[in-house]
Amino acid sequence: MANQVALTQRASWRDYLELTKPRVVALLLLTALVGMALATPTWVAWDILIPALAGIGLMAGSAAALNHLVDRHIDARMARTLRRPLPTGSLSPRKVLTFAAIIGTIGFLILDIFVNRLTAVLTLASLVGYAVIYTMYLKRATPQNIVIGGLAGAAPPLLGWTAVTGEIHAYPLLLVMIVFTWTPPHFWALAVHRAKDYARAEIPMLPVTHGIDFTKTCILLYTVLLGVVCILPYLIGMSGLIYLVGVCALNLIFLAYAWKLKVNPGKFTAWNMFKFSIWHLMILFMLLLADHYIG
Ligand code: HEM
Ligand SMILES: CC(C)=CCC/C(C)=C/CC/C(C)=C/COP(=O)(O)OP(=O)(O)O
Repeated sequence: MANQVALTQRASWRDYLELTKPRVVALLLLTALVGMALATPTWVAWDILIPALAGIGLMAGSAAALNHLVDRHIDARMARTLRRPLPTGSLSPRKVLTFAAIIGTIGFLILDIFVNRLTAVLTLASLVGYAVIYTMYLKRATPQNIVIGGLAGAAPPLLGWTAVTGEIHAYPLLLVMIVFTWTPPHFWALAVHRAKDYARAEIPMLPVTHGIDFTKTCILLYTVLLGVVCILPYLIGMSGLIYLVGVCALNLIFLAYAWKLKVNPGKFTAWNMFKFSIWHLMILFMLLLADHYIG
């Protein structure tokens, strides 16, 4: 009996963790950390670093839980998402709303009390951008949903910077532009692979509304644009050669995927490009960090 209770509790904690999209939030936090590091020539003071990461992480997790709540009916219709805690019934909508409200409020208070109000307000705007503007409206309304909604996911480098300086600056806005331009190839590669899922759920993603071939052209064009945007930190003197050489290599690989996807795709090219997109962004931000401290 005791064992059974313990098992139930463990399973339910895993459900709550899943609501927060932990791997997505981990990468968001890396971009926020780099935003913080680039704002100072030395290492970020721990009394800012810890509350900033905790606050941004909790509010991003809250936004992700709200996305699960709002999307529970469409998630139940897609093979990729039907095993999530709400579609399976392991968590009720009320529990998810309470959880999202609690961690979101704690996150906001941590940022407001221990970091600064600008960061708290900008993080709240990102939460609303993702959970309300993207999830409740754009996702169901237009194939440009992820392009516009991408701004919320792109914000963390700016949030990291404002956490340290209390001000908005052109450097972190450039990092926001990089994540913003990266988002369409990241998501559309997955959407090409999962086009049938989105069609079944009647979500107007680009491959559903404009076809797979047109989406592949858009992926290719955004990948070229990303290559250009990624050079800007070097051109304005924000980053050095370590970053430049590394990011050019990353973008050449990304471009090779986009080209293959358009011209000569295999069954898993879109899926492989989606998986590489995550490595691409992670390594890009690690390069920025390496360049800042050893470049
Ligand atoms: C509007 C913007 C975005 C959309 C629509 C989007 C969409 C998605 C989707 C649908 C998945 C799930 C793939 C699956 O179930 O296997 C995913 C995975 C992922 N995304 Fe995004 N994404 C966006 C922005 C971002 C941003 C800004 C980041 C990080 C900086 C990010 C990082 C990740 C990571 C790490 C994964 C893998 C998660 C895992 O393995 O569980 N995404 N994305
Ligand atoms: C406060 C702050 C920084 C907010 C961050 C916003 C955030 C968590 C962005 C994640 C982007 C993402 C995973 C979108 C996919 O949603 P989807 O509904 O298209 O994908 P799904 O079908 O997998 O749920």
